[in-house]
Amino acid sequence: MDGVTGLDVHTLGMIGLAVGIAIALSFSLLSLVLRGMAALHVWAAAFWLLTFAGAAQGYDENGSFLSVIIGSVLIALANAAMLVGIAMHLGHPLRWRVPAAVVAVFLLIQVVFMAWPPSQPVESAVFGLKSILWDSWMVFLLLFRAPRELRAGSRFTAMVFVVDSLFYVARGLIALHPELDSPELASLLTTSNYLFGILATFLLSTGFTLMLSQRLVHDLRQAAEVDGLTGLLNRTALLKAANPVLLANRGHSHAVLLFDLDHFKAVNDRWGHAGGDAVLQHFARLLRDGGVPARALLSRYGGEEFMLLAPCTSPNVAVTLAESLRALVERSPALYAGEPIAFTTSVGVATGTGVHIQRLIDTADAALYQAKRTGRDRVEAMVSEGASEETSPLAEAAAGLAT
Ligand SMILES: Nc1nc2c(ncn2[C@@H]2O[C@H](COP(=O)(O)OP(=O)(O)OP(=O)(O)O)[C@@H](O)[C@H]2O)c(=O)[nH]1
Repeated sequence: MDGVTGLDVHTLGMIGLAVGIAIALSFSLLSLVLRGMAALHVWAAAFWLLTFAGAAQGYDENGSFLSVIIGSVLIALANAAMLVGIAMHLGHPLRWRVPAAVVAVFLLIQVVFMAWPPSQPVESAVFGLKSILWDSWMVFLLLFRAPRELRAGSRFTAMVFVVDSLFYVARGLIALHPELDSPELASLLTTSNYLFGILATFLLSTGFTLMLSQRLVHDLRQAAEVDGLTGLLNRTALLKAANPVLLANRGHSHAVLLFDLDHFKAVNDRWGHAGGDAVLQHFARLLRDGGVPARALLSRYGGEEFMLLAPCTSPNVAVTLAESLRALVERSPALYAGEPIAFTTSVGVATGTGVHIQRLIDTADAALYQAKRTGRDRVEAMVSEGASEETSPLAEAAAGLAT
């Protein structure tokens, strides 16, 4: 029995094994459901390796050559798998070669230590350093390579690795002071090793789960709000984003520019659907890079129709912007299968102060119709007049449109 916890090492080992199996099993089941997440498969494998390592070491407490080597190999592979999984998840894939080389070096050291046992402080320092190396590598990736949308989960996971490193530093420092050696301290260290191992594994699984959840939420939001072909906002997302912008700038003149590619059906007929898609992507890039104001919201409004909402924009500035974008499109053919596809766009511009977003869009649509009717590849502008924002909130109009 251990004096601190009242639990003996066998019981702690069994608890550790049960927790390890539960975590590894839940990650394996999750990876069956979330098939597209490659990192999840690697992490599931890492947790199984950790669990088997614990079982191998616990099975043979006296540390025979085979159990020590097997245990070390499994732990080293688990560390490598966690690292590679983290790198994959953060979008900075690592070659297995690099962590595999680190695993090989430490295994070699382990074999040397078994043949020529070093002093206790040297052994503790080397194995402490090994753990700190893996932990620091993972902390570096988690803190400095995580994209913004994955930062919270990555920081939590990094914190677990930092605490893990601190634990090894503390153990190393104790080992460097043989005067502290006593049966009570040895028993306390063994117990804390088990308890800390169980806690760290559990917290790591929580960190990885957080990172996976953040990735899922981000991907779902992207799918719901971003047009897959052009990467621009879709219509619903634009209307949702427009509300706060327009409400925050009541009393200013706002502009809506509605673009519709001319004779786009002919582009599809001549170049096929893939050629048409390439033109749509090229057009989106031209709009994005064509000098639209920083606060403007750009969206693919429908098939070959795009909308730009420019807050706080006067009629003159709106028409100048529309004309410069139209001219840019006219002189910038898309490239498809090595050949240029020339195309043009008509633009309807609506400006208004204190007007519903819906009314602005309707007016821009009328102006666009006019541009099409009068020859295409041109800009038509109209001033929008309508019910004030006070009588019928923008939110209402946008919500109605979004449905
Ligand atoms: N390649 C491709 N074509 C699309 C997509 N969405 C809509 N279209 C095509 O866009 C074309 C729109 O044709 P129309 O509405 O007749 O308009 P248009 O040929 O551009 O003629 P005008 O607008 O009057 O100048 C149709 O052929 C649609 O199939 C898309 O995502 N990819």
